[in-house]
Amino acid sequence: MSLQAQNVARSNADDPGSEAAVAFLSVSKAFGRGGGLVQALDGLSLSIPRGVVYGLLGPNGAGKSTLLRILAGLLRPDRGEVQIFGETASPRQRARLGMLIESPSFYPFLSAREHLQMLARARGTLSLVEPVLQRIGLQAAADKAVSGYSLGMKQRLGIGCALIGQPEAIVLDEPTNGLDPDGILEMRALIHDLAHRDSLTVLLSSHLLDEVERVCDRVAILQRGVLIAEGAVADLLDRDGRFWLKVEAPEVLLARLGDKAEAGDDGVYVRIERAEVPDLIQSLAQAGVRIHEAKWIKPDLETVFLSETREARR
Ligand SMILES: Nc1ncnc2c1ncn2[C@@H]1O[C@H](COP(=O)(O)OP(=O)(O)OP(=O)(O)O)[C@@H](O)[C@H]1O
Repeated sequence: MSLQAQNVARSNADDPGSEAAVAFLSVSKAFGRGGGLVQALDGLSLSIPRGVVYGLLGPNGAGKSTLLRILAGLLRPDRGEVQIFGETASPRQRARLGMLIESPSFYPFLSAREHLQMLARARGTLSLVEPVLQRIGLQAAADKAVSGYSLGMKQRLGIGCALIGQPEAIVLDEPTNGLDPDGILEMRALIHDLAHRDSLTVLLSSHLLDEVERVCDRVAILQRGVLIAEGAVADLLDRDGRFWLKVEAPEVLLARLGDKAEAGDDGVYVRIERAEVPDLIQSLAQAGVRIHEAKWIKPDLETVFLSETREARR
């Protein structure tokens, strides 16, 4: 049976409903003692719905890896609870997730096929070895020793090892970290296939904003252990848009709009909701402001990220 057929059969067998794949409920974790205490996670609550590619974003030290390590059972939270498919995280529930949290280690002289066969024998899933090799794009190198693999090939083999366990969701910590441009493209294609061909939920952390914008449906932005923004990528991008105008007398516009407006080299940028644009244009026209050009500027995720993290630091 193909990977997709197996996943569809399983997701039909248990009622997915609106149950989250993973939920963090008021999770806190501090490191160190006394004066050196670092609050890595501070009462963080987050729900990752089934069937999406979900990105965890945040500057260095925001708490992303700590969160994933808690999910994997490598760390214990000080407070709070983690649920996997609606139940408190336990070894049995964690077995439903395929996790690539730390760099995978392999036997250097064994091939990808041998690694997968070894795992599949233990789990009784030998029929999955060939479809998994195909999914991770390692058929051509399947019989070569892993010692000759690039970092990207090893990362993909790590995902392959997780797939042998027939997970319902895949959790990846910085999956494109250290990869060359080809490796990044291959990883991006693999994540797309895991979500859209194999119907798996994918939870990944990254600091590469354009990467997350390309591959994720939803994102959470963390800073200093708290959630500062969450939502569908498309909604976040819409929310943080700006309106740009080229007018004859920018100073009139700037005085009229106060700190909502900011002068740029080539015009005036106005921070308003998209729905407010027609009223703004009408009021400017009524006030005799002559508009030469105007357009809505959709931000990229980097702009959203910078504005949200700056806002949260205030
Ligand atoms: N084992 C540890 N001992 C002490 N402090 C730790 C430990 N692990 C994490 N921290 C601290 O907790 C905070 C959150 O770290 P974490 O690695 O979760 O952040 P991150 O968002 O994954 O950042 P990065 O992208 O740099 O990995 C940081 O201040 C970090 O120094």
